Amino acid sequence: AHELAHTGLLVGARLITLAGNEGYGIVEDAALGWRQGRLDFVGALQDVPDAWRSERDVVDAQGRWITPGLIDCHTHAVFAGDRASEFEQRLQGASYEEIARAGGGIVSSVRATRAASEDALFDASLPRARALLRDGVTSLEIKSGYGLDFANERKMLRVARRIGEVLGITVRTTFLGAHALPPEFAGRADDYVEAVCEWLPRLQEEGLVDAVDAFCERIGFTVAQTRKVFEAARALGLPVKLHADQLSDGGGGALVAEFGGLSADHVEHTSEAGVRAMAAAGTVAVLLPGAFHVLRETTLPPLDAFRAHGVPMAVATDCNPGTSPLQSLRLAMSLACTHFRLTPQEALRGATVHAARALGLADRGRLQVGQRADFVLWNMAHPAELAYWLGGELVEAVYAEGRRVA
Ligand SMILES: O=C(O)CC[C@@H]1NC(=O)NC1=O
Ligand SMILES: [Fe+3]
Repeated sequence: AHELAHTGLLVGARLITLAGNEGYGIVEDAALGWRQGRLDFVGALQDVPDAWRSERDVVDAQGRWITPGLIDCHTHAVFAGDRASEFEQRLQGASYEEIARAGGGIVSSVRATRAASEDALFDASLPRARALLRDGVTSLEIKSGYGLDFANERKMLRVARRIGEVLGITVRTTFLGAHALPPEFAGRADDYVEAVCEWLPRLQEEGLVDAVDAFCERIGFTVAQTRKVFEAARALGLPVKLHADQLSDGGGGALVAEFGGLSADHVEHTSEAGVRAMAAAGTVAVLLPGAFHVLRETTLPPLDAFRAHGVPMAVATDCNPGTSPLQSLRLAMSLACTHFRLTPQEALRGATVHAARALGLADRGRLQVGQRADFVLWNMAHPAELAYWLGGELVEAVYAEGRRVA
């Protein structure tokens, strides 16, 4: 009965619906019904319409907690090689910026990713996406940004699409050509940005781009260069997001807001003015505590300002080989609580409702009629355990569009 088709009924559940703007939205002794992969009943078992009584595909959750499928709205999960040696260097005192300026960092992952065939890149990346899925993720954003030329950026985005097809989950792709300056453009950042803007329509033409991102930072691209990339995205009707104010206040938060962007990510150094601009534009703050933790950062994002101005806070893994080799969204939730003092409920909303908004997806993130039947059965006694346990096997089963995928 577990291998459900797109239509089915789940009973004996304790639902964490995340209805409304706060609270867990708990429904005890509950049921979920779905048809063609969309929820069309969410509520108490006693209220299940008679039409469902004859349903054959029924799963008994045996009193388990059910949440919406988790949504990881910021990952660089497609790459070749690893940067474990840099991890050792940093433990001996080298800074992330020093390593980048010495030719390591992102560019070293670029060399490995360029050298990998599309199949080898897929084989190297699939296990990371599968680890996230097995920990409850049913929607995953994957960025390019380790190719840094047309053919290799295209290769990365094709691999990202293939991962979603193979795992049966949603993959949203983000073009991050403006991630770092490749060696062949050394000293010619403006020329490189021109090239990035030329690749974008060709990649969109192949259906490979859902959003556009850039790394706006001292060791990345300037506001002016980022603006050029955003203008190219806007001309194609593509939404934007940004690696913003991660290591310094570069005005990234305000820049994304100016373009009505989906999200500003990292945002450790975003100013009060940037927060206000994000609030006015409805831009989501994506918190990436994995990078904060691994880089041993000390400047917290402006959490009280986000709360005071009503800026939704998402939580994501930033799964990448350099600053956040993190393959569990639940662990990111735990780090968001411990380092950033989010409540477990805020962390769960950050990995569902607000993460959906950071991806511009209105059809998921809550257990609500009309939304995708993406949900997870958890082995736990209290919802706070989702952020409480560091690791562990909490997942009983994962469903995407009503079909079991893990
Ligand atoms: O180090 C890497 O490979 C990516 C790091 C990642 N990219 C970025 O712009 N900021 C980050 O933390
Ligand atoms: Fe990132």
